Amino acid sequence: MNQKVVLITGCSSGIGLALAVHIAKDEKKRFMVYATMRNLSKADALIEAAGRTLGRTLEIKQLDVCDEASIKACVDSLPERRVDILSNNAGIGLIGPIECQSIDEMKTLMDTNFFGLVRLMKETLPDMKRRKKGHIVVISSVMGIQGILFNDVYAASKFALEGFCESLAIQVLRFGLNISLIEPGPVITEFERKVYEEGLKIDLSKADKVTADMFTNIYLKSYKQIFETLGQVPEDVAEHTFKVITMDNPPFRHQTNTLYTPMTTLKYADPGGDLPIETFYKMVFEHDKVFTTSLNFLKLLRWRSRKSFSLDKSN
Ligand SMILES: NC(=O)C1=CN([C@@H]2O[C@H](COP(=O)(O)OP(=O)(O)OC[C@H]3O[C@@H](n4cnc5c(N)ncnc54)[C@H](OP(=O)(O)O)[C@@H]3O)[C@@H](O)[C@H]2O)C=CC1
Ligand SMILES: CC1=C(/C=C/C(C)=C/C=C/C(C)=C/C=O)C(C)(C)CCC1
Repeated sequence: MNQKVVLITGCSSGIGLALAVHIAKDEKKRFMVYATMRNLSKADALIEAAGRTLGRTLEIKQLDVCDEASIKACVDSLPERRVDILSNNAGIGLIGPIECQSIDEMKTLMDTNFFGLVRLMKETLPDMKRRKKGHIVVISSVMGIQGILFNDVYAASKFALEGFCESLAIQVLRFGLNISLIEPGPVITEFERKVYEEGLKIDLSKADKVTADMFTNIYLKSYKQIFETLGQVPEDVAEHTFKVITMDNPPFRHQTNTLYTPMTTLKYADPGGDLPIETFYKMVFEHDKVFTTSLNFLKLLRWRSRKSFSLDKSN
């Protein structure tokens, strides 16, 4: 059988785990998935979710995107070093005022979110070019399109990914290769929990009072609510990504959350760039009550649609 080889990074939890399992469970068994993680002692959740696919269409391997030797060892261990679909998913978040973040923290984030992809591409792209076959599927973010308050460095890392891929996409077209950027909005995963908990622990003494207050009383206060109202589950993102992977002509960009697209559309609607900045400013500082009420309304709608869905299923 001519299975496509898929290599995914960051499969110990969240989107990476859901994507690996979704692809491995393909009914037609069109894919052989190498689900990788930096720390194999965290494999239990993936092993459980993979079920009978483990050892059949899914295999677990060690790979740390910050470690060139680990990437090389993983790729060298694959039959003929072949990777047909490379899915760069591993990533970390960081929120807060930049005055309270160290350069080392920022470098670790860039090293993981951006240079992680660069290292993977340097290891796999030459072979893909030689074979004239390959699809690079990058888990970017809506923050690869537009910045969000207190996500300065994280958004920068996703913009870096997007600029890198947009440039390379032109070159690789010459070899018949594809690159796709998957752009989810908020997704309920470990990422959300870790980022929020780290956010609560930040020493805000280095920030002025207005900034500290903005972070605590506006950003952190609405954070949970935004995930509850706009958040997707990782399986949703996996389903979207699977569709992109199985397309004959996959798009360069794909947003996974229709509730979020009105926000990203603001970017494309104004070449001057002020529209999203002013709208977000107004949403947060001038129409905060309307913003909170809209989020509460959305939450209610989602709760009702989930309730009627479960009632439908029980009938
Ligand atoms: N959750 C969200 O709201 C959104 C997330 N994204 C992006 O989705 C991707 C996956 O995040 P998500 O599933 O939400 O979060 P999770 O925290 O659940 O998963 C992140 C994964 O990345 C792994 N990872 C971190 N550093 C490295 C490294 N150096 N080498 C290899 N693996 C590493 C983690 O491993 P370990 O368990 O060892 O830490 C984990 O498996 C990220 O790129 C993120 O930026 C995009 C849009 C929204
Ligand atoms: C504060 C704020 C917002 C927050 C958005 C958030 C918090 C998005 C998170 C996205 C994530 C976590 C992506 C990961 O890659 C909105 C809704 C745009 C409205 C304007 C003000």
